[in-house]
Amino acid sequence: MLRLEGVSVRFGARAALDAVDLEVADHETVCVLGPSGSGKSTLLRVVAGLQEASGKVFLDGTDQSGVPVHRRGVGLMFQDHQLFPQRDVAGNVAFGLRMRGAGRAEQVRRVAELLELVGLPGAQGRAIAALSGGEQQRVALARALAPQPKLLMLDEPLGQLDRGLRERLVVELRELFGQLGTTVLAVTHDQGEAFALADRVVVMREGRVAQVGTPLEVWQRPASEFVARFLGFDNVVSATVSGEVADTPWGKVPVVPGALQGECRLLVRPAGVRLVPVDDGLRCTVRARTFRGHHVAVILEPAVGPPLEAECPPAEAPDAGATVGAAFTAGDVVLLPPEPDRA
Ligand SMILES: Nc1ncnc2c1ncn2[C@@H]1O[C@H](COP(=O)(O)OP(=O)(O)OP(=O)(O)O)[C@@H](O)[C@H]1O
Repeated sequence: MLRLEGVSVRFGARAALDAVDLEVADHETVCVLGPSGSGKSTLLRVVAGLQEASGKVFLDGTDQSGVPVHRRGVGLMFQDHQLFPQRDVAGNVAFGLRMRGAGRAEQVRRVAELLELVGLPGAQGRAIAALSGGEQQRVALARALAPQPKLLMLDEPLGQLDRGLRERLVVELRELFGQLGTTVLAVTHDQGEAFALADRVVVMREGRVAQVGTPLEVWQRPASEFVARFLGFDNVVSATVSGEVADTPWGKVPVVPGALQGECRLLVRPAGVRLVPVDDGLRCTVRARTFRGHHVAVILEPAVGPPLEAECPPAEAPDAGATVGAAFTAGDVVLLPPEPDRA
């Protein structure tokens, strides 16, 4: 459905996008994830035709060079909704249909259908200002879907909503896109949102693609230290692997059979740090605990090496100040390639 080949955008000396290749299949939801300034919005703007770029953009196999925004058949929904405050809900949802020259009866029918779809049946006559943030988000979505775009693009679609609402809407959006068979390219800096919504995620770093994969692949096997840290994994140290053991500042850490040998960076996911009796592991003092719902994140200060985060069931989390042992599970140890020189 969408293919980018060597797309670059420069603002002065700075590359906002640097030779980006990307494919989005029909009916697929792809989320672009990355820190602020990594080029996510620029990528969407290039696909929409709002930003000049070198390289090629193909939609449905057709080169989009010189094709203006309104002929690309893409739907756009931005963070701040950009609804027309002076029009009612129906007037907003019908906007793209009017632009396409749809007749009055078709507009009325489609608006009713779409409002039903996004969970706002009968809201046609309501004023935009009288809607909650979540309701406005639904109206913006209905408006973007109304012209049946080939590709729907969402820029921080749930950005301003509170967490509970976001979590609910992510589930609804995923169901809705599945039901409609919509192809979606979404941008977010929130990894939870991206992982819940996407079939595949693209992690961006300084205008380049740092990793592409299913949420599970990226979560289980971050391709680099950058991706690992972006996902919130901070248990990363230098290591030397020999056989099924890595030598690290925390002592010996087991690795899976067949692991690459020699020097590397090594990540232990917090789930792979087990708390054991002091004499059975690396001696640590519990520095802090943070309740995360289904688990507690425990920050340990080891006798040797940098701080270590462990994940514990709430009932088993030790108190701050306690002395515990830490042991490592090979299945949660990830060997990361050395960071490429980006100078
Ligand atoms: N019109 C512009 N003129 C100059 N520089 C720009 C322009 N638009 C974007 N940039 C720069 O390009 C880089 C990428 O910006 P972009 O908005 O794509 O990042 P982003 O990943 O979407 O960030 P955020 O998450 O903060 O929205 C940034 O360094 C930004 O400052």
